[in-house]
Amino acid sequence: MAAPSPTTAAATTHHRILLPSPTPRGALAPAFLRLPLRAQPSAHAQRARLPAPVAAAAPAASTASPEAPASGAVAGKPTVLVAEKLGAAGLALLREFANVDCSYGLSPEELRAKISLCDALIVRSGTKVGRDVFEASGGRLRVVGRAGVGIDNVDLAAATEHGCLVVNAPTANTVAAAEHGIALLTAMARNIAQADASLKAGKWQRNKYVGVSLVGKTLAILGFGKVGSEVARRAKGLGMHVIAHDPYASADRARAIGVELVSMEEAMTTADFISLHMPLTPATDKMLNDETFAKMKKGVRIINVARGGVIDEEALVRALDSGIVAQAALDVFTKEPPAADSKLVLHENVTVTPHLGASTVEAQEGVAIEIAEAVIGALKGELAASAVNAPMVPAEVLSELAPFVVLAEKLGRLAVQLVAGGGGIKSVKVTYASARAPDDLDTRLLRAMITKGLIEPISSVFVNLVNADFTAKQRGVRITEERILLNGSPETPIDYIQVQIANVESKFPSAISETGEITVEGRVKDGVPHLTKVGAFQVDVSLEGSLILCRQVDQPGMIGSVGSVLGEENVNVSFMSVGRIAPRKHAVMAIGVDEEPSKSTLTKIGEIPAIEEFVFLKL
Ligand SMILES: NC(=O)c1ccc[n+]([C@@H]2O[C@H](COP(=O)([O-])OP(=O)(O)OC[C@H]3O[C@@H](n4cnc5c(N)ncnc54)[C@H](O)[C@@H]3O)[C@@H](O)[C@H]2O)c1
Ligand SMILES: O=C(O)[C@H](O)COP(=O)(O)O
Repeated sequence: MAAPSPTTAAATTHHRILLPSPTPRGALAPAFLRLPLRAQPSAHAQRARLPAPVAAAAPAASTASPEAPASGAVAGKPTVLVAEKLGAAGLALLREFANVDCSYGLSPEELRAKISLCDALIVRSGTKVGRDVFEASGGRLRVVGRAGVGIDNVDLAAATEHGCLVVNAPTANTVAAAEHGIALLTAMARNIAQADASLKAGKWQRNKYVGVSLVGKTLAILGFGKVGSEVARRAKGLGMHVIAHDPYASADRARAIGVELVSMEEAMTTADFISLHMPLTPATDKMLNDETFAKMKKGVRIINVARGGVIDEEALVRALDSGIVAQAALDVFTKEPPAADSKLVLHENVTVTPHLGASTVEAQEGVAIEIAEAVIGALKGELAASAVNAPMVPAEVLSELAPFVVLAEKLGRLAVQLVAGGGGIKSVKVTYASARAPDDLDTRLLRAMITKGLIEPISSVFVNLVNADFTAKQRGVRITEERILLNGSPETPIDYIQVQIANVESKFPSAISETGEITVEGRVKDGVPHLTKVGAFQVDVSLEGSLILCRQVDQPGMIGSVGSVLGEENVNVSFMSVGRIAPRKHAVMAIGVDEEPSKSTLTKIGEIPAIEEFVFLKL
């Protein structure tokens, strides 16, 4: 364990410069792909310059495969294997450019056998594209296209290791998913599925299937993103009172469609219906559980078209059996397909569909076109806006900026995980302190990395250099940049980076600085990114593994107390630092851990008497 080493601010004299706002997406993408980053490069600029990333991010167009598998294959064209049903318009686009092999329902063995003959593979959620597939491709597979949003079925790490670009189709099925949510909501309220099955079984049970009305009822939407906001619009048309809980969504955008953003507590306790639209992340995993069901109004009804894992399914069965939850309507399951004897699926108060949210003719045509264009672009060597695992820039040009790029993303990840409440993120300020001249440090890559860190942990969107500014704008987040010019040697590109989120509450109130923003600041030390400030507290902890932040009364024995709780559970402390306002007053302890502590360990830390608040953050 390292000794505490509070950091002092390195700035000597300096002045501040506001950097111009990011270029809108339409202008940025093509220009960026063609141009170097600076108009007037200097020696330092040369080192930090990013060439057009396309060629390195995605491979150039393929040469013909002599053994292309599709019958009638044309020499000189790449081969695309379409492994799940794809809309005709997308197939037509693909056929103009490539040999297309539509082989649906392949077994894993058949897929492995074919893949070494293919330059690209297109799937939906039904095909597992694991490490075995990339290994079996023998290096030929260069693009995987996911015809939809979620890439849970694609091993991204293996894809990246094998130099294979993964692209998705993030927008074309949004409306279909929202419509399916509304279909489940109305079908559940009026017992459509159960009544249909009863009548087909020869029964006429009018009293048994009396439903509930929707008008005037409160619908709480959890996750006010693309799908959630479309559900909200539609539910308002049904006369429902719509509220939403999303700690990161913009309250103004919600208000614009007549939706109030509320706390999780308020959503849980006031809703008659709860509809789930958040991504599955470590923070949303089993977000509905025994504890949250216990807070709900008796007789609440739940709709899930997001991901099965956001509900603890066993807890939901208990809540249905006890009557807390009157009904549930589910399109998605922790394991798909669910077991044939699943208590949840067979429950008489549960309506189920087999992950049909995106399955409309129109959505599948849209998705097919979106993914065909992305795959063709990637095969041509262009960087698609929907690239999921594209490197921001090739490794060789990152030599100098590399640790700052990592620092930027990690500061974004930390800052967003500190946000709480229902107000949403509107304004993020990034400050770069550097001794380099303003034209000698291009911050676009750093800004994109901060955006990636801010957005990826909380959404189903993947951020790359092409879509970063657009994605922030689309979510109503304004990112402003400021430079502090330091006196000193311009050898180091950046002295520190500070990320501030304004007008939000924090899960860890000590992260709010004197001026009212969530503030995290970091530096690169010996090539390793470090967190050096949280709120008003100076700390020094290397940004590796995960992090626990505790605020405590500054007194002897605190490091030992927390260290022993972690030690009891075999959680290895990699780094520890304490920053304090003044001796024996308040202090913030930043603890780097290699393993994720269990909930009970975190509870024990919170129960240490002098600990006033704490938070666990994934880096
Ligand atoms: N059933 C289907 O066929 C189908 C189709 C499309 C999308 N989906 C799923 O729907 C979900 C939403 O998709 P989207 O495109 O709207 O994504 P999105 O990224 O646009 O929106 C997700 C929203 O969830 C919010 N969020 C994150 N963490 C949260 C938390 N802890 N509490 C509350 N809100 C939180 C984010 O801020 C964001 O606004 C995803 O899980 C996606 O995989 C399912
Ligand atoms: O992630 C998605 O896009 C949806 O869950 C739909 O998946 P699907 O394409 O397999 O229907």
